Amino acid sequence: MEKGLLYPVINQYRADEKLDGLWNFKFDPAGEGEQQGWQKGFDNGIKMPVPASFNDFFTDKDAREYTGDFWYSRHFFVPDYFKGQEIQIRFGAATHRAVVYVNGQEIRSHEGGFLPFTADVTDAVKFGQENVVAVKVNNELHRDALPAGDTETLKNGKKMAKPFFDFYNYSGLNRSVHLLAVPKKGIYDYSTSYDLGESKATVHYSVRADSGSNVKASLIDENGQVVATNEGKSGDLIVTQPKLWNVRDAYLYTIQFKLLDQDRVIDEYQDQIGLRTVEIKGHEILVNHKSVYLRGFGRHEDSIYAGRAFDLNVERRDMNLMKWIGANSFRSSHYPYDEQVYRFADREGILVIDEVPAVGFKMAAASFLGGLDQSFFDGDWTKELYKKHLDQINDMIQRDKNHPSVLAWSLFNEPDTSTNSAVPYFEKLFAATANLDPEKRPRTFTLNEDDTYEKSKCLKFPDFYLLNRYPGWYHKWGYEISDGEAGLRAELDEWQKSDIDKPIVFSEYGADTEPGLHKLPSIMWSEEYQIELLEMFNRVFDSYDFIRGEQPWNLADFQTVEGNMRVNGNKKGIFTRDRQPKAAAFYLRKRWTKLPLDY
Ligand SMILES: CCCN1C[C@@H](O)[C@H](O)[C@@H](C(=O)O)C1
Repeated sequence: MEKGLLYPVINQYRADEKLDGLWNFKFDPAGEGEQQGWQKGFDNGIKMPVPASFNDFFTDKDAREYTGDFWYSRHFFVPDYFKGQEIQIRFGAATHRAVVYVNGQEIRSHEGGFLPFTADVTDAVKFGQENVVAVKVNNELHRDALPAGDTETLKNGKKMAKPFFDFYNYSGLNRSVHLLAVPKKGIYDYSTSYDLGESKATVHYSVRADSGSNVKASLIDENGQVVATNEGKSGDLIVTQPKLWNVRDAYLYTIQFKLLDQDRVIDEYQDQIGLRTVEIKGHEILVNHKSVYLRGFGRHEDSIYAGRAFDLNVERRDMNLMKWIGANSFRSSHYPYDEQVYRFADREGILVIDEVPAVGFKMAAASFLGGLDQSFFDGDWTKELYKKHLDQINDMIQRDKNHPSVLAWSLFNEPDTSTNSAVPYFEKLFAATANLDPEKRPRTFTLNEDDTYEKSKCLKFPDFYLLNRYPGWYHKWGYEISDGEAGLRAELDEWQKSDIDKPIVFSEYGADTEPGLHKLPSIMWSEEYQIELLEMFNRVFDSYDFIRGEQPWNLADFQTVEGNMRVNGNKKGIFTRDRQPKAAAFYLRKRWTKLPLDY
């Protein structure tokens, strides 16, 4: 668990210099890096862009598919005037694990390829001089790690990733790297929660900072006017006539904390927040006590060239596509996205179901690759897996808890929930995560086709249900789709007859579609069939009032491992991988823009 994951800011107490750009890069298949002294830095090697996944830059298959250790290194200057500050190197993500060295000294290691971590390099850097950072990264997949998979060694001795999930194992320093100088006794974290009254809103805040200091908190509106202040490390900021953060109608306040030692300001942190509440009531999802019907997508951080790296240009386009089509939400399938994505969503009023990379926790998923027939939760890997799982939920909630866009936390994607061993694992995890979020937002996970109302043993845990269902594609496809609809309705009738009074959101359904393939009458893979499948699901959604959301899979086509079921990746996108519309995009836009934006 990280000490603090505050997003970097610049002010008169805090400096932030990005270390993005070309780093030196080397594969280390023989595991000889330390013995060769690479931890002291190296100037030879491939010039590798950061942030980026390394995979798609290469023209040879061994390099693209490389699995194992690989190294990054670059020089960086630490100015003399940073002296007295805590010097940190903050990695937005190193996929999937990393060891950080500065000037040859090992600083720390980190596990988890989709969340930030900070290396305190204060005692290792030379002030007023050039320094060198080296990072050993490893992208192997294991059953006791997130996301789950295996790593096999081929007969030629090369390692190969065998994911239990359907996205390419893009690896590297996928997000920005920052050199930070912050007060040694400063602000480590803050959190907020909200109460809305008739004509006022209360921001309950709490600041984690060095003992012996005090805090002056202010709330500033979009015109730069201070609308509320309070003294104390925790307390309330009360806003009269507040402008609430609403779905697709965002209003952001700046919250500012000044840390005082006696009456001297020693640190300052500012961030943008939105005044809103989230709750589940019966079959309804409520934002600011108003029912919301989620419409949007499962997504991936995925684009041509840089793979899983965050790309501001792609995110700007994706946000515009979601607004154009009438969406109001997305799920960060199947891992926490770059922090800038949530800042975009905060500004655009888009709701996010934030998902930890607990994907592939199901032997059926592994059986894509000849998996076992046992429960995923009674393997010799389960104990270690649980520790990493809880750690990454901790960090995801610690990192993303102050975003108004975050609606809920998804703790798994399609885990095994129908075996006896699943229950104690879920029991322990839901108990351990109950109080991590000061706002107590709903916690959920997606249910695979096999985990129906009758079969799943874990339906008591989630605050609402996310259903992934694929009639019309993985079964009852093509001309049989009418049987697919009948089966889906039969399952939902079971849910309806049950005493379950929680909302259901359809978080995955769809058809692989080759853009430009047209057929009358339709056939699978044609643009016409993708629309017919969506029409079938929408007919079903419109028949059950406890269905409170529709998020087809996927916003855009994305890269996966190669295989006889993938044509250069997954083609279930409503948009192509270069973000152009398939015919289904116009169909969904017609359906969704009929609804009020904030409904
Ligand atoms: C059947 C597993 C559920 N779902 C997971 C998602 O990651 C895949 O891309 C999607 C698909 O197969 O298109 C299926």
